[in-house]
Amino acid sequence: MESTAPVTTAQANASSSTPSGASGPTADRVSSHTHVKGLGLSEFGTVDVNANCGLVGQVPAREACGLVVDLIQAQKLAGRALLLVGPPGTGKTALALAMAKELGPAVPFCPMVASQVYSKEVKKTEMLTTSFRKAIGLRIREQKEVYEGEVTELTVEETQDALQHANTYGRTIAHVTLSLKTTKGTQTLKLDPTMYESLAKENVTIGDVIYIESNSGAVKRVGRSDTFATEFDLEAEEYVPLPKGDVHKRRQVVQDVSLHDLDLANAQPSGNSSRKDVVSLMASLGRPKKTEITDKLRTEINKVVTKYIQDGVAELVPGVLFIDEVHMLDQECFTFLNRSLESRLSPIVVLATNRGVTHVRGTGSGGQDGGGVKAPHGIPVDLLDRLLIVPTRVYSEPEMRDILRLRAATESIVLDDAATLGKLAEIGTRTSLRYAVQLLTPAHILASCSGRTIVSPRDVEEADLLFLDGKASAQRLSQMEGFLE
Ligand SMILES: Nc1ncnc2c1ncn2[C@@H]1O[C@H](COP(=O)(O)OP(=O)(O)OP(=O)(O)O)[C@@H](O)[C@H]1O
Repeated sequence: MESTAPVTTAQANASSSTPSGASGPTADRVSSHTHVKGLGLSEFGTVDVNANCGLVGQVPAREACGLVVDLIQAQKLAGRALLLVGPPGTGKTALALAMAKELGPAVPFCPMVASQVYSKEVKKTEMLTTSFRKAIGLRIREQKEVYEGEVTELTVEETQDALQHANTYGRTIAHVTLSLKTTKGTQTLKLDPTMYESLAKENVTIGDVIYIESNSGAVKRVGRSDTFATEFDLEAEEYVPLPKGDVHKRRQVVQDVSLHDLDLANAQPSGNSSRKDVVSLMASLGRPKKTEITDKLRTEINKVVTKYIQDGVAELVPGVLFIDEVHMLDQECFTFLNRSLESRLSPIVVLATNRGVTHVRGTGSGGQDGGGVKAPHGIPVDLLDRLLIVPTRVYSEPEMRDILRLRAATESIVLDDAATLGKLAEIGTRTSLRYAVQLLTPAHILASCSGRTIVSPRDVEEADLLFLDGKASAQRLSQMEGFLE
């Protein structure tokens, strides 16, 4: 029986041909943008103040970014670029991340800081090319033979020969007997001992719905069969219906990879394989021993990709390349960007800078930073002309208060009342939003040193006395001119 229901990216990633970039579950750390969940727009594209998206204010910028997300989703913005401009700490990076969240995990989002292009070993243009290709996705549809069903029997037959089949779980296994049930019937499979590790890694137990790829042996636990849904009152499990049709079937598996994944997987020490079809491209994903990715290899991969797009086997998914602090790029990189934006295989480029009129790096030898030509945002006018520019503005005190409230909740810090937030927002207006956010943790530590779990305005004041913000430090230096020399 043939099933055409596409599996999700997560399911596709269970395959052994998963791109090297796709990783397993990672522990979430609280970072400076953890609270940002999306742009928080209504279906009409206007800011929804009740949306729990983690963003505060910046209404026109959020609506403009929402429009860009729509254009990206409609695949109408490929090869264009957006520039976010505004003073430091006004949420340019937060907006770019919110756009990525809106686009979802299937659309590649490759963030980088412009200074990353400067390396002793790798050319600047090579760095940019790699980032461009990381931001271009390819959705490949493959027909795969799979066994799918609810596990009704899972028996591990152990062997007497302790040396022969010892696995990493310390058991010596002869074979595994697995019975899978679907709405149509049950099939019992005798599995190779090596498959035990895959089953153990996915924590497969009786009652789980799983699928196994027959050619690679990759096992994916889809969820728990919904016949067990009433087992507990509270559960973190995902319940899924009993699969339909036969246990053994062909199904369409959708895999999302980036062009860079394919480049990397196909970089071989001794020339390139003459056989370049989608299967060999994908099969190379797990192969060790890679060498440099050459332009020739990229051209070859592009040819195969173009052919498979034309044949309808694969679909191009232009993602987003985000370059922060873009004024750090030089003339050479800007020329490269200009040319690359015109290429057919180009992602959407989102740039951000907090600079006004400044030197373009790499133009002449006049300025201290080697720049002779000045341009708005340090970007040559010919590139600037191609960009859609979205400005961000500084926050008002109430907006700062809202952002600080969100940050405190994200960092699990309890503030005693509006007075503490007011104090922090006042400090933020005098100094900067970042400084006020950074005071949260020290104030929390000071509160716990005094045996309290709730942070009071006094803790904030005390923390503020211990540290200097950027402006205060600059002022202090101008007062003590020459003292530090
Ligand atoms: N509108 C907002 N809503 C919620 N949080 C925000 C908002 N704007 C900024 N922040 C938070 O404030 C901090 C600084 O913002 P961000 O790094 O995005 O600023 P930026 O404009 O990129 O600064 P820079 O120009 O220095 O790179 C981050 O923790 C960010 O998540």
